[in-house]
Amino acid sequence: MSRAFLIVMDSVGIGGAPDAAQFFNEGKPDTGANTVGHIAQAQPLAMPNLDRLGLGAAIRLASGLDAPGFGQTPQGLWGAASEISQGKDTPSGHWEIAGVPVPWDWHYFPDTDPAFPPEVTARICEIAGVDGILGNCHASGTEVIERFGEKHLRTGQPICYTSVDSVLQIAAHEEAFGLDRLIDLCQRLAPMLHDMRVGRCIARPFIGTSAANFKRTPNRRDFAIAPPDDTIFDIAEKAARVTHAIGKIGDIFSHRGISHLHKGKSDADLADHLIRLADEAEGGSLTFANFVEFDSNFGHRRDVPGYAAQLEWFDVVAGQFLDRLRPGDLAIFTADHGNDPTWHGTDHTRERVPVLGAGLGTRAVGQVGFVDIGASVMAHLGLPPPKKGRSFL
Ligand SMILES: O=P(O)(O)O[C@H]1O[C@H](CO)[C@@H](O)[C@H]1O
Ligand SMILES: [Mn+2]
Ligand SMILES: [Mn+2]
Repeated sequence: MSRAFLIVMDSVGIGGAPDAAQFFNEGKPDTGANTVGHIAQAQPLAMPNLDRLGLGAAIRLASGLDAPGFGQTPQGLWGAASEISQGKDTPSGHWEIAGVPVPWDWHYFPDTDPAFPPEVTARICEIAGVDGILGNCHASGTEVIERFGEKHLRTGQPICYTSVDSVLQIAAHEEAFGLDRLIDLCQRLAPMLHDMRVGRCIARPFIGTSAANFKRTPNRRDFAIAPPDDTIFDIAEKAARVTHAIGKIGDIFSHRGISHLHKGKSDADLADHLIRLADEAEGGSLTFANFVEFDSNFGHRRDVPGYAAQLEWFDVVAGQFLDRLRPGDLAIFTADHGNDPTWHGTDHTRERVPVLGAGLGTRAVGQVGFVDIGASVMAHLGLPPPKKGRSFL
């Protein structure tokens, strides 16, 4: 039986989103942002395996840009996808790829001082047993621990911050505050936030002794609102198919419809899972992976050389993975939003994303929607489609 592999390269956008003008970084529209295109213009970038499937052609289709170092004649299924959900965040992108565009407007915390309403702050204090919180602002996660980490160690108050995404993040010291205590705090706070239509409550543990050496650990946990309708995971589960979630996919889908979870401390661990599953995944199964480091380590940090190196590393992984596929398998590489490291600000950028498929020969699918990806994966597995989206197979 055919297998399907859906691989999200978190934030690997290719520019050209038709509604980029409605999304912002530092108050300026995302019009013109192009994650892969701008990295390729800024420095040499070699991604021969994904370019062979059609990455260069997809960049040109999405944004009109001829990215330096790209442009092989496509040998895979290739196209560019646009998102309709009104958020450029991870859950919006993944849910829509999985067939469920977000039907509501997310609640965003304002960029004010304080950012959180008193009832949210009071609930955090009540759960954690503290008399106040630190931060209470929009911030980048590495900078906020540098700014408030020492005071956190002195007072025991958690560092709470948000961004242009619909999130409330809590940073706390893994040992001094306690990892289990931080995770328990986020888990118990999450229902109140979900009722407000805040997408996620995220635990951001860190270690270190002073501002000079605070460092986040891989023990991040996301408590996300559940998808409002059946995703491709729910459909596969109802048909008694095996599903594998690699990386933070489990958290993003609130662990619904997932038979096996494969987590790791880094994307290198996740790559090992993906390659192993290419050898071992059951006939008829769905494997859905998220590689987060493009976004968390390099996109938000506006680190162009770091992002480029991660892309080149991933391209090698993609090659090793593709070599292991069997006849009848479909693998699709895509992304959930952009995060152009050459752009101003530190937030995601609204972009089109690549749709690069292996296993079905050469096929240009053109401009499609995020939702069409889920419908296509279901069609390939011989399963009913989600309510939204049309298969491009
Ligand atoms: O700066 P850090 O903490 O990495 O935050 C980023 O991570 C959040 C969740 O992915 C995003 O909303 C963005 O703000
Ligand atoms: Mn993301
Ligand atoms: Mn992000």
